[in-house]
Order: sequence, then structure tokens, then C-alpha cells
Amino acid sequence: METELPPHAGDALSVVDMHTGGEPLRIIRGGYPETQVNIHCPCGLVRAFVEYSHGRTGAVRFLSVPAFAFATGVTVTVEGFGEVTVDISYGGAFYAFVDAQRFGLDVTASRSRDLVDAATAVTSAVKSQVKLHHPTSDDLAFLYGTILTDGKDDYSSEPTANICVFAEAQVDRSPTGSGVTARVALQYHKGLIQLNQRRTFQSGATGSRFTGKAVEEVECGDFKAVVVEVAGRAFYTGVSCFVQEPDDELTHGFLLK
Ligand SMILES: O=C(O)[C@H]1NCC[C@@H]1O
Repeated sequence: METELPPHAGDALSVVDMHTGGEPLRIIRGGYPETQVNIHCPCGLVRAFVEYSHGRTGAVRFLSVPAFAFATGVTVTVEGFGEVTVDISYGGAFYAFVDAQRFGLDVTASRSRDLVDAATAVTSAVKSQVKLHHPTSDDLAFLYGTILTDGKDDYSSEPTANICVFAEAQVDRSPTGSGVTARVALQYHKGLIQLNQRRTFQSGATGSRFTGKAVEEVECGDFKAVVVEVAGRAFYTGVSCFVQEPDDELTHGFLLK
């Protein structure tokens, strides 16, 4: 079976299995109070941490790859909507950000179909009119989706909602790991939040929540970037079991010529 990996796989938090054998929720080499899980995503190393106590997993968080605002206030011509001004930010994947109000929509109340149509039109406009660049890999230089927001980017202890429409017009059920990372990098770039100032992000689709904060300034090529910590809850939804038989000749991998 072939699987196409998303560049960031923020959802990998929900597949931090560390499980083997027939006993559910059993952790192998669980650390206390957190177990670190290094996830090698196409965008780079994402360090995840899972709370573990009395045989149960709890909250999870990850430290992102360097995240940066790529461009702000970029005007594109969007089919059916005319000129739309977007921000573009990278958090393991590139996203365009627009306040849903620009389309007369509300990320928590409008019909998903209308939100998806607007976001998809923006994605297609940005893809055809803006050339993206990633300092470390050409493979990462593509727009993964558009995130419509409630426009509440100024710091507040109240949650801010967004809806992420990514890949082939898919709607994320969470506020989006790589999307929250990109949004925090954008807010930090604009001076709207400080280092270690935590915000809560809510999915316009389901109401599920993540928190996000910039924890460290780093460089990514010419971009001033930040490492972002995203935290939330994850639940087991399935178990995969891999085995290695001693006489499997390909078990250590192979190279294609
Ligand atoms: O949370 C994430 O980063 C993933 N979920 C949808 C878009 C990404 O693949």
C-alpha cells in the first residue's frame, strides 16, 4: 500500500501509539511525567511529548520545525471573489490566512460548503499567483491549504477560531497542528504575541482546541523563525502492529538504483 504523507502530519500526535501486543494503552519505555516521541515528518523532526501516568496517556504537545511568516498583505485575484489580501505563513506546511469575514462568512457558524468553496478558491489563486520558497527544501515550497480565521489575532485569553481547508479541499477536524504553528509564527511576526505567551485555538469545524505559543527564536535561511509548541489531547483510534521476522532479507531496507 502506498501512503502519501502530508508535510507535517500534526495529526501524528493522535497516532503516538508506542503500543505493542494485545493490551490497549500499554506504553513501551514510557517516560515519567512525559514520554518523548521523535516524529520524522517530511518537513523535518517534530519532537512530541506525551504525558504518561498510571499506564494512561494524557496531554500531548509538540515542538515544531522552524516556523516563519513568508509574506504578509499579499493581494491575489480570487475567482468569484475578486481581489483578496492574504498572509502566507509556514509551520511545517505553507498556508494562506484570511479572515472569513472577507467572504461574509463566520468560521464557527457558516455552512462548511461555503467555507470550503471560499478557502479552495483562495488556495488556487495563491498557488497560481505566488511563488513560494523554503530555505531548506524545494519539496516543501508549495501551498498546502488556506486557513480562514475569525480575525481575532490580537492577543486575548479567549480562544480564536479557524478552519483549515487543506490538500484536496479536506477540512481538518482539529485547529491543525501545522496550521496553528504557522498562525502563531504569523502573530509573533506581527508583534501580536510575545515569546511564551500562550493562545488557545479552536476548530471552527468541531470546536476542538489546541494551545500554541512561540517558545524560541531561530533562523531558517533568511527568515526570522520561531519554534512553536502546540498542545492538546489525543486519543487512541486504532493500533498497528509491525513485526520483523529474522529471515526477512529486506528487513533492514534497500536502495533503488
Ligand atoms: O494538523 C496537521 O498539521 C495536519 N492535519 C491536516 C493538515 C495537516 O496534514
